[in-house]
Amino acid sequence: MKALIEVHNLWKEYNGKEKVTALKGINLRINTGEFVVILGPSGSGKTTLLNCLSGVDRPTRGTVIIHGTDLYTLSEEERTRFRAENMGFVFQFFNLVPVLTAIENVELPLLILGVNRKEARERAFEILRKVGLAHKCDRFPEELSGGEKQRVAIARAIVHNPKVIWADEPTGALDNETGRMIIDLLMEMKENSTLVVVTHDERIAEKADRVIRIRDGQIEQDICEKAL
Ligand SMILES: Nc1ncnc2c1ncn2[C@@H]1O[C@H](COP(=O)(O)OP(=O)(O)OP(=O)(O)O)[C@@H](O)[C@H]1O
Repeated sequence: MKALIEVHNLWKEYNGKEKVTALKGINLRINTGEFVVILGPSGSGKTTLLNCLSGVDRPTRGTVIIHGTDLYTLSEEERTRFRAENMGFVFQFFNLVPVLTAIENVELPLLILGVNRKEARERAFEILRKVGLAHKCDRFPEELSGGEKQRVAIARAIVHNPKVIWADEPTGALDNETGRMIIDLLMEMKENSTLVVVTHDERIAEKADRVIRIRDGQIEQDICEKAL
């Protein structure tokens, strides 16, 4: 299978009061459609890795190639556009826009990509229906439960059919049962997208195609369940 994401010798140093080397030469290939979980103890570099892979934070050294595009050779503006077209994001604390309703939050990525208002509204509604929230599409985020907010966030992440969905601790703010439902929903909704989830939660790992364990900025273990 062709790799969607190729990572070569990725290093990240933070130069604050003291220098921290958060990533130490990561090499990685992730295939189209894979569901990958990145596990590791607190401070091991998981969020740093996700941020570097998704074009949010420039690595100190190394390359990240997604669907043939070398992310950090792009200008800031080109990279923002590339992310908007090809990626969806799910966060621990949902990151919905509080002054927009559920459906307005979901249509936002489409409007940013220049889809016309009518089509954006229809597509956003259809995705909200699929995540079971058609009846709450006019609610504001503060009028929704945590699990409902995360369902809106998933709808927003997938509405433009991204090549890759990045999720950073997507169940971290939810109870166990709701968290399980959110992972099942992500798996159901991802379709052909590649899904990369960063988590502490070993139970999410049981559902993944592949589990990558990070320790101290390096890959400690990389197990592809489907290959077992
Ligand atoms: N902006 C920053 N400036 C300085 N050091 C940072 C910064 N962000 C992260 N670090 C350090 O880099 C290392 C990796 O942090 P990172 O957040 O990637 O870990 P993590 O595995 O995601 O942790 P957690 O599970 O607790 O979120 C840690 O030592 C952290 O203190």
